[in-house]
Amino acid sequence: MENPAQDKAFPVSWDMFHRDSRALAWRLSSVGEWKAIVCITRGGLVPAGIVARELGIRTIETVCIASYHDYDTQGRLDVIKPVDPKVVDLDDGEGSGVLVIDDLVDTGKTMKVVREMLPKAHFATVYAKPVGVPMVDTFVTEVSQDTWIYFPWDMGWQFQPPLAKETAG
Ligand SMILES: O=P(O)(O)OC[C@H]1O[C@H](OP(=O)(O)OP(=O)(O)O)[C@H](O)[C@@H]1O
Ligand SMILES: O=c1[nH]c(=O)c2nc[nH]c2[nH]1
Ligand SMILES: [Mg+2]
Repeated sequence: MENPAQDKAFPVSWDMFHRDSRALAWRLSSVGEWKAIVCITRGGLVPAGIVARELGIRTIETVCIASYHDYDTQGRLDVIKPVDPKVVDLDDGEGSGVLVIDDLVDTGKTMKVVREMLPKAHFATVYAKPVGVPMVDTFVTEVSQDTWIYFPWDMGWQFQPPLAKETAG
């Protein structure tokens, strides 16, 4: 399935994101135990902090990837920083014992690249869209492929004109 226009909006507040990230930690707590978290920056930094706190994990590493250079259009996938070999090699050199966290999976292209680096790791996101679901082991909430998720760190307060003004004339 091609990625369709994402014209539906799923706005997420800080409270919602905290609650959903805690729900992710709760699910993960019955799945396994991990020695380290690898978070996919930048979106994975926030849920990784919350999950690390809940699960008592203190080794936190990053893999730095960017692909949505132009707001909501995916472009070339740049691996800006790979995973530290010390973390890849924690157990068997294939990522066993590692929990990979991101805020969401959309097309799954980002996760696929990290799966190639850490084939035996456990992959978790807070939100997932259907095309990306096969790439993730644990997630909390699925939204449709034509939905854009608006994260609280990308948003700001803005005056909303009253309905009467919008519909007048
Ligand atoms: O499943 P995919 O279609 O690959 O998309 C998901 C990725 O896209 C976003 O990151 P982005 O590249 O925008 O960078 P950011 O985390 O720094 O915002 C998001 O945080 C995921 O990492
Ligand atoms: O803020 C975002 N919301 C999304 O729905 C999305 N999909 C890919 N990358 C994304 N970033
Ligand atoms: Mg990201």
